[in-house]
Amino acid sequence: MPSPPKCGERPGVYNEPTIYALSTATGRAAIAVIRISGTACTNIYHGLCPETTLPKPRHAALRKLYTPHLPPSPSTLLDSGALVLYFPAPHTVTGEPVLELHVHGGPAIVRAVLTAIPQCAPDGSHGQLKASIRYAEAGEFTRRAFANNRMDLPQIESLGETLSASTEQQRKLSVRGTTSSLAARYEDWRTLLLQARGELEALIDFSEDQHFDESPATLCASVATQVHQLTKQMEAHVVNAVRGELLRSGISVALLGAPNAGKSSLLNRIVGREAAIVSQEAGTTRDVVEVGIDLGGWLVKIGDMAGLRRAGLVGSDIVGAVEQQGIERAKQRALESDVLIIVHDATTELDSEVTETAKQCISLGINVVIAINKIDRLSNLQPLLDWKGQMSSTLGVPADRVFFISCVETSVAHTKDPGNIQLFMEGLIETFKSMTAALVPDSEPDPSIWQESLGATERQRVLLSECISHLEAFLIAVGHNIPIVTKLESKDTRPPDGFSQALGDPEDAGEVDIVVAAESLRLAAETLARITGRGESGDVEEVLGVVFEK
Ligand SMILES: Nc1nc2c(ncn2[C@@H]2O[C@H](COP(=O)(O)OP(=O)(O)OP(=O)(O)O)[C@@H](O)[C@H]2O)c(=O)[nH]1
Repeated sequence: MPSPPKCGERPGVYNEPTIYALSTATGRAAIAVIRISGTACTNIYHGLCPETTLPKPRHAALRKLYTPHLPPSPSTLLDSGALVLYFPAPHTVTGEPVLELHVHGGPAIVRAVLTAIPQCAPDGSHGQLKASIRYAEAGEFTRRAFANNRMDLPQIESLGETLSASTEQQRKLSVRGTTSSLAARYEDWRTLLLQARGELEALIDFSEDQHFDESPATLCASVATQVHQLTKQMEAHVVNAVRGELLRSGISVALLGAPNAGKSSLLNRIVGREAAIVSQEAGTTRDVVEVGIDLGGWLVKIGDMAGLRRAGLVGSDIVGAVEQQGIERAKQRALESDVLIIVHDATTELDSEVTETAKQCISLGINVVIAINKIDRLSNLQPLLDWKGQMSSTLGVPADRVFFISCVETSVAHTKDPGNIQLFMEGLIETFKSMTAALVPDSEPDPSIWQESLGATERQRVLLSECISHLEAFLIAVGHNIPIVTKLESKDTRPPDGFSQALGDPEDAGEVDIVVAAESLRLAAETLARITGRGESGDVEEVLGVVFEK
């Protein structure tokens, strides 16, 4: 993207065409907002509102809009009452002069005003071309805001998310990212790395003929301490980006249990409709049935799956090839989920197939919630208490994640929460909450600022991980053999091993390779620059392309 001169600094030189677009949705409405950005804003104003003065900056003024006077045609009225706002550069959304027309929202009026705008182009007497006013391309206002330093890349990514947010949690997440604080933090980190690199470079260039207050070993140790601290903060960002991604793309929940345990019944109770077939026949659900739902503000994708049982003879039933395939898919879906709901029939023993799969899921860091179902069939509720202990000893699931429910509404309909389904849902939502809460590094005095790191996108997460690798290379180069950070899989929201571990004693430092160390810092700083879009890589066009495509 060509970088135009800063608006306001060299008035009249900036020759980008003035752009305009309908900023509200098309179709009939009470009001339609047309936004115009560029140096021809004032020409457009005087063309549409002849013989009136430009409104006071940032103040709305009521105006009649006319077709521009193009002799011999007479000027005609376009809209009898429009609100007009003028924003002078550079403190505007695009960094350029901006004009906003709030016109009556009838499609014919909007069309007429949009047609009149390019006719207001200056006639060339001021050295400008006639064709300098045109309809904006998709996302062009935002592109200009970026080019004029009014928005950074993380803000633009959040803007895309703000516009597509469909649940309350997605909205909160995207709003956090629209402030510039995320980019400001990346920029602070980059500055710190550049300073550290500068110190090392000085050591490389001048250490032989100059006297330094600090010995090379002491200097490296102090930089290593800072870098180590920074690495911990970046790791927290990476974890939080993964957590934020759960809010953005939805939490994947899998219903796991033996055949007939009541998985489809529970799914139907959660979503409040007959999304899955419920039958007395074991093995009714053969394939994965996926249902998307907004649960308490969280976007959730719930998968109802085939019940697990061993191949071969089970009672008088034979597990056929189709059911076996369904079982394999169910296991796979469980392993790919973010939350596993184990549904168990309270009147039966725990199935070994189910416990084995559950253990595999737990070892991957997948959160587990247990629903002991069909409690309406128990005459004595005493055995229920044993389930909490059994789930804790068999699977290590805490007691507050074990719920006793009934999916048969009629059997307990007289109570306020028939079948404890509400209680179960609240427990589920608590699980979502803890999975998506921001992780705060131990050293952080103000935990609230870490909320914003949830807004870090997948692109930012990947680049941060790359940056951490360079910092690890730096620490190795200066001889600080800290444990290498466990790389987080994108689904794993647990803090990495050694998250709060402090750096070892600088005295323990081994061999120092300052050249490699300085180069690692340079690469780390460059990676951070790519996040904010101020680097020299092609990320900017790529990100803008992805955002504007939407
Ligand atoms: N009494 C009682 N019956 C239930 C309850 N939940 C489910 N059922 C019954 O148990 C049977 C099986 O329920 P489903 O929901 O189809 O069970 P499933 O786990 O999806 O079964 P598969 O698809 O075979 O894996 C049906 O007859 C349900 O009506 C409950 O809480 N109490």
